[in-house]
Amino acid sequence: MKIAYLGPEASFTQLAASQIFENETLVPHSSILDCFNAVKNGEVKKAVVPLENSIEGTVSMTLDYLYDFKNISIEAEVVMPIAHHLLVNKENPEFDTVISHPQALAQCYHSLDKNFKDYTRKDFSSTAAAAKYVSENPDKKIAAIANSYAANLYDLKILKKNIHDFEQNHTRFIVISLTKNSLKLKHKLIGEKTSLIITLPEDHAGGLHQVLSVFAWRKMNLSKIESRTLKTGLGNYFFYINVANEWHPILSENALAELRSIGAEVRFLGHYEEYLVKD
Ligand SMILES: O=C(O)C(=O)Cc1ccccc1
Repeated sequence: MKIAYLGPEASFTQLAASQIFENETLVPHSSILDCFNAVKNGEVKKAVVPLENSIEGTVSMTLDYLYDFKNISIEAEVVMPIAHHLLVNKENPEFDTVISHPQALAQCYHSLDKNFKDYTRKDFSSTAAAAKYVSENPDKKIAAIANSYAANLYDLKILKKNIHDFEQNHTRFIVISLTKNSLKLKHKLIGEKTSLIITLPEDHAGGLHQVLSVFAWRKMNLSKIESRTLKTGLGNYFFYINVANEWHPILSENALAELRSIGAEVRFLGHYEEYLVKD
Protein backbone atom coordinates (compact mmCIF):
# COMPACT_ATOMS: atom_id res chain seq x y z
CA MET A 1 0.00 0.00 0.00
CA LYS A 2 1.30 3.48 -0.89
CA ILE A 3 1.33 6.20 1.79
CA ALA A 4 2.15 9.83 0.96
CA TYR A 5 4.01 12.07 3.40
CA LEU A 6 5.43 15.58 3.48
CA GLY A 7 9.00 14.85 2.40
CA PRO A 8 11.73 14.54 1.39
CA GLU A 9 13.34 11.75 3.36
CA ALA A 10 14.15 12.55 7.03
CA SER A 11 11.36 15.09 7.44
CA PHE A 12 9.60 14.92 10.81
CA THR A 13 6.52 13.68 8.96
CA GLN A 14 8.52 10.76 7.60
CA LEU A 15 9.71 9.86 11.11
CA ALA A 16 6.06 9.78 12.20
CA ALA A 17 4.85 7.94 9.06
CA SER A 18 7.51 5.23 9.31
CA GLN A 19 6.38 4.41 12.85
CA ILE A 20 2.71 4.27 11.82
CA PHE A 21 3.30 2.21 8.66
CA GLU A 22 6.28 -0.07 9.17
CA ASN A 23 5.69 -2.32 6.16
CA GLU A 24 4.15 0.00 3.57
CA THR A 25 5.63 2.04 0.72
CA LEU A 26 6.14 5.61 1.89
CA VAL A 27 6.07 8.12 -0.97
CA PRO A 28 7.53 11.62 -0.34
CA HIS A 29 5.57 14.64 -1.60
CA SER A 30 6.89 18.18 -1.63
CA SER A 31 3.89 19.90 -0.02
CA ILE A 32 0.93 19.21 2.25
CA LEU A 33 -1.36 20.09 -0.68
CA ASP A 34 0.35 17.43 -2.84
CA CYS A 35 -0.33 14.87 -0.08
CA PHE A 36 -4.06 15.73 -0.05
CA ASN A 37 -4.22 15.61 -3.87
CA ALA A 38 -2.43 12.25 -3.97
CA VAL A 39 -5.12 10.81 -1.67
CA LYS A 40 -7.94 12.47 -3.62
CA ASN A 41 -6.64 11.17 -6.98
CA GLY A 42 -6.09 7.66 -5.68
CA GLU A 43 -2.29 7.75 -6.29
CA VAL A 44 -1.92 6.68 -2.65
CA LYS A 45 -4.33 5.07 -0.18
CA LYS A 46 -3.46 7.34 2.74
CA ALA A 47 -1.23 10.29 3.67
CA VAL A 48 0.48 11.51 6.83
CA VAL A 49 0.56 15.29 7.38
CA PRO A 50 1.36 17.58 10.35
CA LEU A 51 -1.67 19.16 12.06
CA GLU A 52 -0.57 20.99 15.21
CA ASN A 53 2.53 21.86 17.21
CA SER A 54 2.65 22.57 20.93
CA ILE A 55 4.77 25.74 20.49
CA GLU A 56 3.53 27.16 17.20
CA GLY A 57 -0.05 25.91 17.08
CA THR A 58 -2.11 24.67 14.16
CA VAL A 59 -0.64 24.06 10.73
CA SER A 60 -3.24 26.26 9.08
CA MET A 61 -2.75 24.76 5.60
CA THR A 62 -3.72 21.31 6.89
CA LEU A 63 -6.86 22.71 8.52
CA ASP A 64 -7.81 24.57 5.34
CA TYR A 65 -7.36 21.46 3.19
CA LEU A 66 -9.45 19.39 5.62
CA TYR A 67 -12.18 21.93 4.92
CA ASP A 68 -11.58 22.06 1.14
CA PHE A 69 -11.24 18.32 0.40
CA LYS A 70 -14.80 17.29 1.20
CA ASN A 71 -14.28 13.50 0.91
CA ILE A 72 -11.18 13.24 3.07
CA SER A 73 -11.42 11.75 6.59
CA ILE A 74 -9.04 11.30 9.51
CA GLU A 75 -8.09 7.72 10.46
CA ALA A 76 -5.65 8.27 13.35
CA GLU A 77 -3.47 10.81 15.07
CA VAL A 78 0.07 10.39 16.40
CA VAL A 79 1.93 12.73 18.74
CA MET A 80 5.72 12.87 18.37
CA PRO A 81 8.40 14.78 20.36
CA ILE A 82 10.27 17.27 18.17
CA ALA A 83 13.95 18.26 18.61
CA HIS A 84 15.37 20.87 16.24
CA HIS A 85 19.08 21.31 15.50
CA LEU A 86 20.95 23.93 13.50
CA LEU A 87 22.80 22.23 10.63
CA VAL A 88 25.51 23.54 8.29
CA ASN A 89 27.49 22.15 5.38
CA LYS A 90 30.68 20.47 6.62
CA GLU A 91 32.70 22.36 3.97
CA ASN A 92 31.23 25.76 4.89
CA PRO A 93 30.03 26.32 8.48
CA GLU A 94 29.37 30.07 7.95
CA PHE A 95 25.83 31.27 7.44
CA ASP A 96 23.88 34.47 7.02
CA THR A 97 20.53 32.80 6.26
CA VAL A 98 18.61 30.14 8.21
CA ILE A 99 16.24 28.06 6.11
CA SER A 100 13.49 25.67 7.23
CA HIS A 101 9.79 24.87 7.31
CA PRO A 102 7.94 27.95 8.69
CA GLN A 103 6.76 25.92 11.70
CA ALA A 104 10.36 24.99 12.57
CA LEU A 105 11.57 28.60 12.15
CA ALA A 106 8.77 29.72 14.49
CA GLN A 107 9.51 27.01 17.07
CA CYS A 108 13.15 28.24 17.26
CA TYR A 109 12.53 31.97 16.90
CA HIS A 110 13.91 33.28 20.22
CA SER A 111 16.67 30.73 20.60
CA LEU A 112 18.11 31.69 17.20
CA ASP A 113 18.00 35.39 18.09
CA LYS A 114 19.70 34.74 21.41
CA ASN A 115 22.53 32.68 19.91
CA PHE A 116 23.18 34.27 16.53
CA LYS A 117 23.40 37.77 15.08
CA ASP A 118 22.84 39.22 11.62
CA TYR A 119 21.03 36.46 9.82
CA THR A 120 17.79 36.28 7.92
CA ARG A 121 15.16 33.52 7.91
CA LYS A 122 13.78 31.87 4.80
CA ASP A 123 10.84 29.47 4.45
CA PHE A 124 11.33 26.06 2.87
CA SER A 125 8.74 23.37 2.14
CA SER A 126 10.05 21.14 4.95
CA THR A 127 12.94 20.88 7.40
CA ALA A 128 14.38 17.99 5.37
CA ALA A 129 14.12 19.94 2.10
CA ALA A 130 16.13 22.70 3.80
CA ALA A 131 18.77 20.23 5.05
CA LYS A 132 19.07 18.69 1.57
CA TYR A 133 19.49 22.17 0.05
CA VAL A 134 22.30 23.01 2.48
CA SER A 135 24.11 19.77 1.56
CA GLU A 136 23.74 20.47 -2.18
CA ASN A 137 24.97 24.09 -1.91
CA PRO A 138 28.31 24.23 -0.07
CA ASP A 139 29.06 27.58 -1.75
CA LYS A 140 26.08 29.30 -0.06
CA LYS A 141 26.17 30.80 3.46
CA ILE A 142 23.10 28.93 4.78
CA ALA A 143 22.11 26.84 7.77
CA ALA A 144 19.05 24.60 8.11
CA ILE A 145 16.83 23.77 11.07
CA ALA A 146 16.11 20.03 10.91
CA ASN A 147 16.40 16.80 12.91
CA SER A 148 19.39 14.53 13.55
CA TYR A 149 18.25 11.99 10.91
CA ALA A 150 18.47 14.75 8.30
CA ALA A 151 21.95 15.69 9.63
CA ASN A 152 23.09 12.07 9.06
CA LEU A 153 21.34 11.48 5.76
CA TYR A 154 22.52 14.73 4.17
CA ASP A 155 25.95 14.57 5.88
CA LEU A 156 25.69 17.91 7.67
CA LYS A 157 27.43 19.25 10.76
CA ILE A 158 25.29 19.95 13.85
CA LEU A 159 26.30 23.49 14.79
CA LYS A 160 23.87 23.77 17.71
CA LYS A 161 21.68 21.08 19.24
CA ASN A 162 18.14 21.51 20.60
CA ILE A 163 17.41 25.03 19.43
CA HIS A 164 13.63 24.88 19.97
CA ASP A 165 12.40 27.63 22.31
CA PHE A 166 10.63 25.36 24.78
CA GLU A 167 11.90 22.01 25.97
CA GLN A 168 8.48 20.39 25.64
CA ASN A 169 7.90 20.34 21.90
CA HIS A 170 5.40 17.94 20.35
CA THR A 171 3.66 17.77 17.00
CA ARG A 172 0.41 15.99 16.13
CA PHE A 173 0.32 14.24 12.77
CA ILE A 174 -2.83 12.83 11.20
CA VAL A 175 -3.45 9.96 8.81
CA ILE A 176 -5.93 10.97 6.11
CA SER A 177 -7.76 8.83 3.55
CA LEU A 178 -10.98 8.56 1.54
CA THR A 179 -12.36 5.78 3.75
CA LYS A 180 -14.11 6.28 7.08
CA ASN A 181 -11.79 3.87 8.84
CA SER A 182 -10.23 4.03 12.30
CA LEU A 183 -6.63 2.77 12.34
CA LYS A 184 -5.48 0.58 15.23
CA LEU A 185 -1.76 0.91 15.98
CA LYS A 186 0.53 -0.95 18.38
CA HIS A 187 1.91 2.28 19.85
CA LYS A 188 0.95 3.79 23.20
CA LEU A 189 -2.73 4.76 23.09
CA ILE A 190 -3.25 8.20 24.68
CA GLY A 191 -6.85 9.00 23.74
CA GLU A 192 -9.69 8.94 21.28
CA LYS A 193 -11.54 11.80 19.71
CA THR A 194 -13.94 12.94 17.00
CA SER A 195 -13.20 15.79 14.60
CA LEU A 196 -15.95 17.92 13.12
CA ILE A 197 -16.01 20.93 10.82
CA ILE A 198 -18.90 23.23 11.62
CA THR A 199 -20.11 26.25 9.69
CA LEU A 200 -22.55 28.44 11.60
CA PRO A 201 -25.95 29.47 10.27
CA GLU A 202 -26.35 33.12 9.26
CA ASP A 203 -24.78 35.63 11.65
CA HIS A 204 -26.86 36.32 14.75
CA ALA A 205 -26.20 37.04 18.44
CA GLY A 206 -25.40 33.86 20.35
CA GLY A 207 -24.89 31.70 17.23
CA LEU A 208 -21.69 30.07 18.49
CA HIS A 209 -23.12 29.77 22.00
CA GLN A 210 -26.08 27.86 20.56
CA VAL A 211 -23.74 25.45 18.76
CA LEU A 212 -21.57 24.91 21.86
CA SER A 213 -24.58 24.34 24.09
CA VAL A 214 -25.51 21.31 21.94
CA PHE A 215 -22.32 19.66 23.26
CA ALA A 216 -22.45 21.20 26.74
CA TRP A 217 -25.76 19.83 27.98
CA ARG A 218 -24.86 16.35 26.68
CA LYS A 219 -21.58 16.60 28.67
CA MET A 220 -19.58 16.07 25.48
CA ASN A 221 -16.10 17.41 26.28
CA LEU A 222 -14.53 19.62 23.60
CA SER A 223 -10.71 19.38 23.47
CA LYS A 224 -10.12 21.85 20.65
CA ILE A 225 -12.00 24.61 18.89
CA GLU A 226 -10.34 26.67 16.22
CA SER A 227 -11.83 29.15 13.80
CA ARG A 228 -10.40 29.63 10.31
CA THR A 229 -11.40 32.07 7.66
CA LEU A 230 -13.78 30.77 4.99
CA LYS A 231 -11.97 33.09 2.55
CA THR A 232 -15.32 34.50 1.44
CA GLY A 233 -14.78 37.84 3.23
CA LEU A 234 -13.53 39.25 6.51
CA GLY A 235 -15.38 37.83 9.50
CA ASN A 236 -16.60 34.60 7.83
CA TYR A 237 -15.29 31.49 9.59
CA PHE A 238 -15.57 27.74 9.88
CA PHE A 239 -14.89 25.95 13.17
CA TYR A 240 -12.72 22.88 13.59
CA ILE A 241 -13.93 21.10 16.72
CA ASN A 242 -12.61 18.02 18.54
CA VAL A 243 -14.86 16.08 20.89
CA ALA A 244 -12.78 14.10 23.39
CA ASN A 245 -13.27 10.42 24.25
CA GLU A 246 -15.83 7.96 22.94
CA TRP A 247 -18.45 8.83 20.33
CA HIS A 248 -21.69 7.62 21.84
CA PRO A 249 -23.79 6.43 18.87
CA ILE A 250 -27.20 7.77 19.94
CA LEU A 251 -26.23 10.81 22.04
CA SER A 252 -23.66 12.02 19.53
CA GLU A 253 -25.74 11.41 16.42
CA ASN A 254 -28.57 13.35 18.11
CA ALA A 255 -26.14 16.20 18.74
CA LEU A 256 -25.30 16.33 15.02
CA ALA A 257 -29.01 16.24 14.11
CA GLU A 258 -29.68 19.11 16.55
CA LEU A 259 -26.81 21.16 15.10
CA ARG A 260 -28.21 20.67 11.60
CA SER A 261 -31.72 21.57 12.77
CA ILE A 262 -30.47 24.99 13.93
CA GLY A 263 -28.98 25.58 10.48
CA ALA A 264 -25.34 24.70 11.15
CA GLU A 265 -23.46 22.73 8.50
CA VAL A 266 -21.60 19.81 10.07
CA ARG A 267 -18.98 17.57 8.51
CA PHE A 268 -17.88 14.46 10.39
CA LEU A 269 -14.13 14.03 9.74
CA GLY A 270 -13.80 10.83 11.74
CA HIS A 271 -13.73 9.19 15.12
CA TYR A 272 -10.20 7.89 15.73
CA GLU A 273 -7.48 7.06 18.22
CA GLU A 274 -4.49 9.12 19.29
CA TYR A 275 -1.09 7.47 19.88
CA LEU A 276 2.28 8.58 21.19
CA VAL A 277 5.32 7.66 19.06
CA LYS A 278 9.07 8.12 19.61
CA ASP A 279 11.24 10.85 18.10
O1 LIG B 1 9.25 20.01 7.83
C1 LIG B 1 9.13 18.87 8.32
O2 LIG B 1 10.07 18.09 8.55
C2 LIG B 1 7.77 18.43 8.66
O3 LIG B 1 7.50 17.27 8.65
C3 LIG B 1 6.80 19.50 9.11
C4 LIG B 1 7.16 19.84 10.51
C5 LIG B 1 7.94 20.95 10.77
C6 LIG B 1 8.29 21.25 12.08
C7 LIG B 1 7.89 20.42 13.12
C8 LIG B 1 7.13 19.30 12.84
C9 LIG B 1 6.75 19.01 11.53
